[in-house]
Amino acid sequence: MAIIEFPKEMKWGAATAAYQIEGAALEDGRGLSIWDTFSKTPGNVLNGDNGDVACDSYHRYKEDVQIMKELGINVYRFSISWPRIFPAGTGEINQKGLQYYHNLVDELLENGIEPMCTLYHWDLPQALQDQGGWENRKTVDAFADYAEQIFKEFDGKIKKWITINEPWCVSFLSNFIGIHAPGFQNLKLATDISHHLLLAHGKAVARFRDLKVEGSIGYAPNTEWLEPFSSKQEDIDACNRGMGWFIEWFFDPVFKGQYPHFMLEVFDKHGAAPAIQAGDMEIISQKIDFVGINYYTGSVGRYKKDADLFDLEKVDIGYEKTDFDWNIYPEGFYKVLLKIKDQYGDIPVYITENGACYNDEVENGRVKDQGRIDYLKQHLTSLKRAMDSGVQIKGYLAWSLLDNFEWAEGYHKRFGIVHVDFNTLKRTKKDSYYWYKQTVKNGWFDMNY
Ligand SMILES: N=NNCCOCCOc1ccc(-c2cn(C[C@@H]3NC[C@@H](O)[C@H]3O)nn2)cc1
Repeated sequence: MAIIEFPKEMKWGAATAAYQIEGAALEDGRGLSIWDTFSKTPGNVLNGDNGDVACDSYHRYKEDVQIMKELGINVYRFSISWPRIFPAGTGEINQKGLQYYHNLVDELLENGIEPMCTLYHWDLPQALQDQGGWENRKTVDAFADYAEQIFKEFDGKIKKWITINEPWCVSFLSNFIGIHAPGFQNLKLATDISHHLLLAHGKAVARFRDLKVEGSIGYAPNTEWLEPFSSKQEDIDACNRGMGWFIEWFFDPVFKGQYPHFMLEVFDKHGAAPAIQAGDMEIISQKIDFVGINYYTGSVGRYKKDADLFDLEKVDIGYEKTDFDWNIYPEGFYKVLLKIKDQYGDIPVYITENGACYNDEVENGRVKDQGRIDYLKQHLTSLKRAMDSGVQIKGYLAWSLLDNFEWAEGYHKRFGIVHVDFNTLKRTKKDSYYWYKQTVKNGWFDMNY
């Protein structure tokens, strides 16, 4: 027996995001987002997939809530589509958009499931992108106004709020690496956007406090672990720079009120230090109630001059990989959580995303996704190790409830514990759904079963 047991008060949930599951992209007054534009630009998304229909959760949310209820989870993380509320990004409000989210939240509450709402999960209104998007500081204020509208509308119904999901993906993956929307490749643009995202986060938190909204608020940075290939200082330093890109760059401003000097040095060397105005860091660093941590994978890295921005080369040392070709590295999850506790203190933590891509299909009405079960076992064990080390874990939300639109990979990469047939939209609970259901019910699992 190898029992891994969790505290009774721990929250168990699942996570999704608007553009990835809703569909109804042109329905009920929704405005276009940058992902509507990006996905319909040939070559950007595998197989030319887009979010026009997705999982059709806009129409099937009641079915999805019943799937959650049977799963036994007590929290569900979803995101609100900004262009469904403000089709032009600002100005006129789309009442049908608000009504959809009231319907969803009411359905969740009626079924004993707590809503956790992400305000920004990458679907910027295209109208704002046309005015410069996140590079334009006016978008920061537009986000604060959007957030205020949602706070006022749902105060008392929604009590767990996340401002920005994975600001690293929104800034660097989307504006420097360029594989996500809007698809630019400019480091200075990306660092300015990373600053504006943190500013937007801070302004939304300020509105939340001013309005005295009931509940708690945080943000959800994505993390990865980089293990030095050797004990050579150059390997250690290279990995610290690589991790600093995800962790210190997005945590230090919020928790310490300044950017990490070792990262500023790197960006400055490339003429890409962000434009910071007086007062910005005070806005960014006001207190938050929790941090959402997204973790998927880690790698081994070593120093190699000019290998990338950080003179860092990732080394394949033969770890098992998921169908996304990401290392399965649960030790990194444990180490990331300890690093965050050690560097930023005892902030309450929700694991707002953790999961694996396995593309198992339905055979005779069943999806045998043992790889995903093994991944969840290993990473939940790392979570328990972190908890036993003093990390204040408040909840764990699996990514994802449903197979969905995995951005540039389209529908080809499946992260769900529920299979979706994207031709018929039929939902099929995978073996991992039943395993997770039992784990949520028991509050423990046996590594050997
Ligand atoms: N590390 N250096 N990379 C340099 C080269 O990167 C090339 C590719 O990079 C990445 C990095 C990260 C991701 C990613 C995807 N998800 C899953 C989503 N999370 C939010 C939710 O919507 C999920 O769908 N999380 N992260 C993709 C690609």
